[in-house]
Amino acid sequence: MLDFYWTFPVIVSLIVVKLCHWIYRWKNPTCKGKLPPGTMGFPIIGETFEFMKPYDFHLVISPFLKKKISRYGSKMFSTSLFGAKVIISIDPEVNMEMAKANSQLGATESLRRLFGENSDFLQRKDIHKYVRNLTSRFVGPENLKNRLIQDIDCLTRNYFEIEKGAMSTSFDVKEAATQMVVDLIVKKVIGGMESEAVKELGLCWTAFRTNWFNFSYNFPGTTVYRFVMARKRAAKLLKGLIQKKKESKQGLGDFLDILFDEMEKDGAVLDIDRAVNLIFTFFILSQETTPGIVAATVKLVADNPDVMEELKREHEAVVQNRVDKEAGITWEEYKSMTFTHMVIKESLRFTSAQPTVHRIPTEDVQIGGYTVPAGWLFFGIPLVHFDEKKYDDPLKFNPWRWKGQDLHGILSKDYMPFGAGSTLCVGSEFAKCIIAIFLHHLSRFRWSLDPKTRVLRRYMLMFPTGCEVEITKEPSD
Ligand code: HEM
Repeated sequence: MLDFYWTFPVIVSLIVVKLCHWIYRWKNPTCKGKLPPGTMGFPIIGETFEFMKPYDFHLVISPFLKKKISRYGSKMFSTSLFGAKVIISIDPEVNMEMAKANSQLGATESLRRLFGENSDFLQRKDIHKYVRNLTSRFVGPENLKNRLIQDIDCLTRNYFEIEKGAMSTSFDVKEAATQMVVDLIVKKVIGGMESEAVKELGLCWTAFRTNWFNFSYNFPGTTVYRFVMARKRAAKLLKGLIQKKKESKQGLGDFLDILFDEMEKDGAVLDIDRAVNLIFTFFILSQETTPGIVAATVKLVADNPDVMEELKREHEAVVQNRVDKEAGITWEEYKSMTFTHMVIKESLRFTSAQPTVHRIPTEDVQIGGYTVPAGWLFFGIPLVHFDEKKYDDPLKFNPWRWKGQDLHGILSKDYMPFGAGSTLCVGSEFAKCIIAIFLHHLSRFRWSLDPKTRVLRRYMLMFPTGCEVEITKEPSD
């Protein structure tokens, strides 16, 4: 009995000491060099809630960043987000150097679960490079020009069909763009599928529609648990479909053709599980980025009638110059849409206020006068997009600022919407093509955006009241 009275308080004291030590270590992380200034917030939660708090589209700099910049007067600071130790940088030189010097895409634990627990894409350099090449063959300019552009055009047109006898129609831009991207990828990646399978896969994807960035705890009730379950369901379904198609050799999509060719090569690194992982990654990366940018671009255009007018002029001229007025958009037409490309370039500048460079260095990196320790997550935010030394009146959405400049370049020290280095977005041209074609069809109508539409910035762009567009036939149509 006496023993218990002695051992119990000793055990409790030891636990308390251990806990205090752990909290102290959490709040005061050390490294061999010099960490950027910062605070780690509460244990585990860190400063996630503050970082993820939505804020108005036109504020541009999040209140979290603003507070940090003014407190530390530094372009780099340390924090803790999603249970990980993080260094945030708004220094364009540091961001570019980190992107170039470190090849591995850094992802939070929750995202890694989303991509698959042992995703080779994130973990193995050789597979990453190989997958990049395959993906570029599918969404790169060559395939876009020869095949995808017609599919994007056909799918987009469907949304602009006005029923016979009606004068107008309306739809939610982000929802429509999401559905378009899903349809396009399902069609092009997996080929024709039975409608039941499409429906079920669609249900799995909807589980990913929000909150990518999250804590990594995987138990029932958490978002990550929902992700992982939906991912497993979708992977099983995809695997079954691919196997069936491989046996029947019928109705393969462009991308599956490429994948099967690769699988049949001697010493192929690609097997069916990796192929499924790859298709999945593809879906995820294209789905949350592009529709949000399409919708935000429409909002920016709606708020700027001079831009709307100029777009209308450009796209009416494109149609006027077509021999067959009902024909689809050609690659040459797409390339000739100078003002549209200025709008897209400006929209990508204006919408990118979140990290676009994500890295986890495997060794300590000395950069910008500080150390980014190995294993820490590095987030590079292109705040330079709003630097008045680089951009005149940077808070103004002004496509004309790009007049006479390289409209197709997607990367410079001062412009990084698609990241940089060896993980530069492979889907950039594909995404731009989707936005351009959407603007083309929209600009041919009289249209208005629901005035209630609000855009919030978080990690992804949010549209809490939707973004319903109403399009009306011109009286002469
Ligand atoms: C406007 C839309 C898009 C934006 C703003 C965007 C942005 C980005 C950014 C910033 C990165 C780099 C991340 C980093 O280095 O830390 C990236 C990578 C990537 N993106 Fe996109 N993206 C878009 C559309 C797409 C689409 C449509 C696809 C697929 C078809 C895609 C596929 C990828 C892939 C596969 C990577 C990883 C590349 C690698 O690790 O090598 N993206 N994207």
